[in-house]
Amino acid sequence: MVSLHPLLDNGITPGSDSFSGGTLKCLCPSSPVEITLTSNVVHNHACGCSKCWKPAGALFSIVGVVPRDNLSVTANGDKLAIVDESAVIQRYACKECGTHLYGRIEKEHPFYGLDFVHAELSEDKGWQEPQFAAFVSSVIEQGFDPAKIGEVRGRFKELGLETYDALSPPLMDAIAAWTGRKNGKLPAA
Ligand SMILES: N[C@@H](CCC(=O)N[C@@H](CSCO)C(=O)NCC(=O)O)C(=O)O
Ligand SMILES: [Zn+2]
Ligand SMILES: [Zn+2]
Repeated sequence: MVSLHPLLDNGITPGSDSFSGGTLKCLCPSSPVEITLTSNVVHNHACGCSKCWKPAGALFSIVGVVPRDNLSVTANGDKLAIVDESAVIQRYACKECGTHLYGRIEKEHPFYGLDFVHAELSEDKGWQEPQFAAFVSSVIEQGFDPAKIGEVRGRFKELGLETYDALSPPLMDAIAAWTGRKNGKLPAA
């Protein structure tokens, strides 16, 4: 059976509606970078794109968002550096172990105000479970055999997750509505 990500391979554990955040740490054995979130993640999803951090051996990342005001760096922030300054999402990674702690958008963008995080870096329990799989075809760009992409989509389906080659339709609609308002084709919100 095709392996997607450790948190998916053995079945999905549901999150808790009453969960309100916790701490995430990088994978350094000593002096890890720590961030603290004061809310659960939302829009948590598996992402096959080449830019999102994946644990060793995983085909997909699992990434969700929190309001940027709900995120603070609480230990060893001096070890963080931006992976790619030219990307829309400025991903802050640990310079020693390479783990991405958070991704932040600084330019005008429909998702401005949301930070991207990997809740699996937390030992706390209750984080929202993945809701869908995004950018599935992007794994092919990274060397995954295109003849086996049907197995990947089938495995997500077995797990109850829809697969998309961009974000989910509600998120794509939100992006399009933001763009329509910006270019004047839709009335201002
Ligand atoms: N085929 C490309 C896709 C990269 C991509 O567009 N990634 C999305 C999703 S990241 C989380 O869902 C994105 O919004 N990227 C913006 C950014 O990374 O700055 C690939 O695989 O690289
Ligand atoms: Zn580290
Ligand atoms: Zn991604």
